[in-house]
Amino acid sequence: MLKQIRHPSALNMFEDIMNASKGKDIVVFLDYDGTLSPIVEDPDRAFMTNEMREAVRDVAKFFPTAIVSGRCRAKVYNFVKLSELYYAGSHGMDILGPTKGHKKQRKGNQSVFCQPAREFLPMIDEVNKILLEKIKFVPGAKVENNKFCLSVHFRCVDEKIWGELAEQVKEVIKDYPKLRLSQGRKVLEIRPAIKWDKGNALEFLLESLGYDKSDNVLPIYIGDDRTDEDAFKVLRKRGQGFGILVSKSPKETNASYSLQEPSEVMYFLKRLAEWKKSSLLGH
Ligand SMILES: O=P(O)(O)OC[C@H]1O[C@H](O[C@H]2O[C@H](CO)[C@@H](O)[C@H](O)[C@H]2O)[C@H](O)[C@@H](O)[C@@H]1O
Repeated sequence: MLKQIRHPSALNMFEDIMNASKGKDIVVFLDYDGTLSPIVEDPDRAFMTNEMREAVRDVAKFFPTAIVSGRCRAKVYNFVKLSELYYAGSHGMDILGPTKGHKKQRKGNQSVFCQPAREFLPMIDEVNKILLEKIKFVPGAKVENNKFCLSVHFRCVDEKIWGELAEQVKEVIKDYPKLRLSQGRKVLEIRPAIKWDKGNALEFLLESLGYDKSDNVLPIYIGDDRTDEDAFKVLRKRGQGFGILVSKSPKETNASYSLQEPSEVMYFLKRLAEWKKSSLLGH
């Protein structure tokens, strides 16, 4: 059973994590919102700092690195702007390999691409239009089209009408039994009811990198949201690598470690790149 405990800090446990990686290849998975960028009111302005971008760039020089986000792939790419990374947008339902670098590490050098929910595109577009119409009179509400899923934001909606807004969204979704509704950080997420989540994306990427049956890999997945728990669970089940939850307060989680906020994520990434640099120099 999961317990609400403060998980040890990944920074305090850094040496232990690195010791566990001996003889193994590290692969890094990073959520975007709340992990690489702070949570802000306007989803279109959730920028990451240049310093964070440099930290991610450095990590990707040494380890295959993937961004796994609820946002659509194009949008998260526009925030991160690093072509050497793997991107899994729409909660892992839209995966594309790097356009530069890391190609050699891929099995058979084939390109990495996966869109398991393609058939849902017309339905998502239709629901997007209905929701835009429906919520246009709800002050502060915003619908974000994430290609294979939709986000209905209520961070800027008066708390008194959160329930009413949720009812309106449920009313729309009830006509679409092939879609499901979940809740993130002040956002209602609508997505195809298929068995594909961030955990499947993680497994797909490990397989694409040639690590499906391999013991010599240490995946590190850093994320802050409920949807990241699917990936933490996969790591626990595989008995491989570590999930790191970004949270200031103790939460029920399948992660092994925690970091408090994006600035700590950045520090962890910098240490990871530094550690690899010095181990290559034989220090
Ligand atoms: O998987 P993620 O990369 O964490 O994406 C999850 C959702 O993140 C974004 O919304 C969240 O961040 C916004 C900006 O800080 C904030 O305004 C909002 O309240 C949060 O829920 C994104 O806009 C969504 O589309 C993603 O699904």
